[in-house]
Amino acid sequence: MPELGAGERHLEPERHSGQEQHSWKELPRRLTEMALALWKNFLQITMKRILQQRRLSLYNGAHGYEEEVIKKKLQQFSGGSINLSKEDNGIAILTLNNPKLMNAFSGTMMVELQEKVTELENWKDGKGLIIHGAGNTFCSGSDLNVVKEISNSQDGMNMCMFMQNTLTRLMRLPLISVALVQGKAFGGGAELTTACDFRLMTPGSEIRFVHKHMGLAPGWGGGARLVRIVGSGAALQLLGGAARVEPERARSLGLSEATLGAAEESGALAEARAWLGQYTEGPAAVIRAVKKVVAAGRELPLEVALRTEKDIFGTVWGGPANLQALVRRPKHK
Ligand SMILES: CC[C@H](C(=O)O)C(=O)SCCNC(=O)CCNC(=O)[C@H](O)C(C)(C)COP(=O)(O)OP(=O)(O)OC[C@H]1O[C@@H](n2cnc3c(N)ncnc32)[C@H](O)[C@@H]1OP(=O)(O)O
Repeated sequence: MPELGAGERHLEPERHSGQEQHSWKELPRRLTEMALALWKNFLQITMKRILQQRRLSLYNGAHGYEEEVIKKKLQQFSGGSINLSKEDNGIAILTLNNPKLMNAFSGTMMVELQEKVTELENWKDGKGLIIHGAGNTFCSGSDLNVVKEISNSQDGMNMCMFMQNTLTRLMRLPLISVALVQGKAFGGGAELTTACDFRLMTPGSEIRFVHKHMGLAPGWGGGARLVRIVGSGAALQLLGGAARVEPERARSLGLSEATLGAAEESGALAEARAWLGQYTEGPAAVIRAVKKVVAAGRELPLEVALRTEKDIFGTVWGGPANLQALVRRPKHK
């Protein structure tokens, strides 16, 4: 006789001891319990998968998105690079490096950005991220030479979905992120700053959504994110007027957190590191949990965000940092 599985054994008939007759009576209740447990398990796995997919990307084939097609196309337009350096303090520095074109995004830089975001998703010790541009300027958006070459609708839609996927994943990283704006953040560069949790600006720098002057509206998700950062009225003014936003106005709109003292690269980076350090000080598991809770609250409907918060809480409750704190019993004066 072949071996029976655990579930099948419950269904074995023809046993006659008193105890077994008792088991038969229990059968409907136990079957209901099993069915309920299976259903709960199925729901949990499905929810987890859906959330995981949502966390990673916005668009897939069902949206007419052709990732491999656009990647192949973008690879044809080279220039510049995206550099990533992960420091021991848990802060990573991502550098947009195409200074000849004011750090405009070539096609290969768009693809490299996606690769660096994947690398950051897999960096389990990370706590913070600073994005800045080489040569004392942030980024002047897409390389207009590339834009011209992909100005047909199919390429445009694919590029838009490619960049939205990448920037959404960047925004959802469990790292507290800062865009360090020196010089100019224009067009897609301005949009990129909105995918970070915070923006810090140096004296003389400006953020400008120049899309209108290019006959465009934002497409990298910067419009939707800008509304959430500054509100719809201010967003409409900045986009509708292609307005120049210098540090003081950015501060008053809530677009920038602080204006740094240094304007040149190494001084500004040092200041940005110190500013971010006040939020990344502490164990990675805790800082990452804090960011995940905020990211869920920012994006998800309240009930889903609350349940997500419960799950994240479960990852730190009774964890090493929590137990050590209970031993130390610090006074929070
Ligand atoms: C959704 C996003 C959107 C899209 O992809 O659909 C975009 O991002 S479209 C691009 C939006 N950005 C622009 O239109 C920026 C245009 N450039 C400028 O306004 C100026 O160059 C500026 C203000 C960024 C810098 O001015 P500055 O006087 O300081 O320097 P130069 O103009 O001499 O610039 C140096 C050099 O860089 C070239 N450059 C600058 N930005 C781009 C760009 N986005 N694409 C290609 N090339 C760019 C500029 O032409 C100069 O090169 P040169 O060979 O000397 O002409």
